[in-house]
Amino acid sequence: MTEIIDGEAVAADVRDEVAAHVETLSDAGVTPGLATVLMSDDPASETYVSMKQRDCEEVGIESVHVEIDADAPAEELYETIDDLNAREDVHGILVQLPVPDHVDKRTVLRRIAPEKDVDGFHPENVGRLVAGDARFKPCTPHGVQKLLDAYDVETEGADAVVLGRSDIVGKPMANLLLQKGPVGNATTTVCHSRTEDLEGKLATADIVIAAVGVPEFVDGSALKEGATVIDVGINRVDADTEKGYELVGDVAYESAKERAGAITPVPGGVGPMTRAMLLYNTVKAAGLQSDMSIDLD
Ligand SMILES: Nc1nc2c(c(=O)[nH]1)N[C@@H](CN(C=O)c1ccc(C(=O)N[C@@H](CCC(=O)O)C(=O)O)cc1)CN2
Repeated sequence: MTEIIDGEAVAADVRDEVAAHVETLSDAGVTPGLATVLMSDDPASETYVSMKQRDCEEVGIESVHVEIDADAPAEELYETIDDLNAREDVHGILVQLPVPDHVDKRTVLRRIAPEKDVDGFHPENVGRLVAGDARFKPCTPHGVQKLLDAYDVETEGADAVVLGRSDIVGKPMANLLLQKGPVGNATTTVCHSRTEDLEGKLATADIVIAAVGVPEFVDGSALKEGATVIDVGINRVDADTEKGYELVGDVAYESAKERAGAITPVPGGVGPMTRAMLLYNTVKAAGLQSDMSIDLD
């Protein structure tokens, strides 16, 4: 029987733990604060940001939201970040990606104070992650680790294939799986658009993490029998539904379910975990900024 990995349920557990930490911090006079910055007209980005604000409210994190016109000069975003860096009530800052083409993403990510970089994308935090001394693990890969742990998926010595080499998911995911320690020690292969013999690599993978952003890129027939499949893709595909689209993963769910030992659905798999780990990073940031250690791991 294929196990369906329930991201909503694991995320709810994380939110409960986060809420308890928020209470501890609040008792000590610190209310964790998260600033979300949206500079985009992309409906998916708008949805994610409003979900993040709702999550904050649920666990008692103060949320500050800044919206910047997508056509505004890039300087407006940079100055907003400077203002948020200076605010004592803001412990975490997240600029929703992607930003418009005229904005330099690298400048944005470097401008956020590393101690408030709850995405873990600042070069200082990337370096710390790679060195095995993470301050903030990027939310999606950290969420995937939590799912693997919650469902007792053995990573030690497993052959893991990460599809995609993005800075948000692929690269940090591979790093985490490689590292010594819990939910690590995997033999990890990162595959991308120039990879040769992708079929061969997938056919022997015990764990497949798909993060390419292409609907149903992986067919079930490509998988090893019993593999664990973590689908990071959340693609909006035109459909005759109320919203005019449906959400489809990077893995063809029905065919993959036939073959996988465990699989995440889309929606309800990795997405809720991305949001839950953002809350966790925010309480961790608030703890670090007030000399109180918060550790969920
Ligand atoms: N600054 C960042 N920008 C982006 C990140 C990120 O980690 N930091 N990741 C992605 C998207 N993302 C986070 O913002 C994200 C994607 C999906 C979900 C989610 O909850 N998905 C739900 C379905 C939601 C829907 O109905 O559309 C699910 O999968 O069940 C949360 C966050 C890009 N940008």
